[in-house]
Amino acid sequence: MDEAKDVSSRVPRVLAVAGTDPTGGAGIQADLKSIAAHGGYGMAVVTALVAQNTRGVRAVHVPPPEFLAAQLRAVSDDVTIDAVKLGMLHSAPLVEVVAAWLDDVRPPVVVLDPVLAATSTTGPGGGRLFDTASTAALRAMCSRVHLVTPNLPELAVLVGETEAQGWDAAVGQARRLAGRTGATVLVKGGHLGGEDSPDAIVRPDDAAPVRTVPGRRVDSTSTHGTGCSLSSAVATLAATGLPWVEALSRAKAWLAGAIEQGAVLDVGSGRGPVDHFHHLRGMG
Ligand SMILES: Nc1ncnc2c1ncn2[C@@H]1O[C@H](COP(=O)(O)OP(=O)(O)O)[C@@H](O)[C@H]1O
Ligand SMILES: Cc1ncc(COP(=O)(O)O)c(N)n1
Repeated sequence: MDEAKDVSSRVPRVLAVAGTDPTGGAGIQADLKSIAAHGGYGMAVVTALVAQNTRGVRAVHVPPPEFLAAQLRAVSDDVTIDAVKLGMLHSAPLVEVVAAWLDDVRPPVVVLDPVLAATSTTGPGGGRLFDTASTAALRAMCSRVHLVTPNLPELAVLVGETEAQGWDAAVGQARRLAGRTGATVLVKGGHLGGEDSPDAIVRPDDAAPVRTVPGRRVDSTSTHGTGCSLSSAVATLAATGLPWVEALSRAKAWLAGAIEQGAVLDVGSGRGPVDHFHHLRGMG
């Protein structure tokens, strides 16, 4: 399809497939804001309804897998999709529905944020958003996507190792994940302590250099939904034709400003949301 090849001259149509956050800071609400903040047209297929706020996860309601399939089909039967961002997939039956749909539709850009838990919050089950018995299905999903964006705990689960304690160890795990799955890995350093918050693009090809994008750590509690927002931004920028490293550099600079300005929103008493539209307020 020629139309799908060159998207740089028009607004990318980006589909988020994820769970909800009724306070608007994480999940599919954050995805839509991030897609819009990067000039995309956002669409949303909901995998699970999550009763959560800036303090924690209270309950999760999952519609039947057939209903997820119906939502996906309703979008792809009507709209040419330029990029897909996958977030909370909850458990193997939902992962399998998404996998079958991807095999059929083959969107040109697919980014997987392998969400396991609401890491910035706590709650019953530690804010768990993915069934621990379904890890094999999530690993298999990595082989179906172009980019996987794990934080350090997610990366450890995906490679079946203990959590990396430093950046070099994290990059080593990302290399193993990329090698095993064939996907490019965007490894995120937000969970490392210290002054820096680096991210890197690690390609499955052993000979390809690791491209680290350095970043300064912003001293802020407005970090709810950072992973969702970053992966949606990268998916949207990639759909305009930008290579991964360039998309990550731009998204990361934008996210640092969004974290820095998050407190201005004054939303909730826990870890608050980032300000996706800080650049429109003349504050960034
Ligand atoms: N305090 C911070 N200052 C600057 N960037 C941050 C901060 N916390 C997280 N990030 C960035 O936000 C993105 C999400 O990172 P991370 O927290 O590791 O993932 P997740 O939100 O999935 O747990 C990454 O680009 C990371 O570098
Ligand atoms: C539905 C949903 N998906 C993902 C997250 C991760 O958010 P965080 O970046 O705060 O860990 C979340 N809290 N809720």
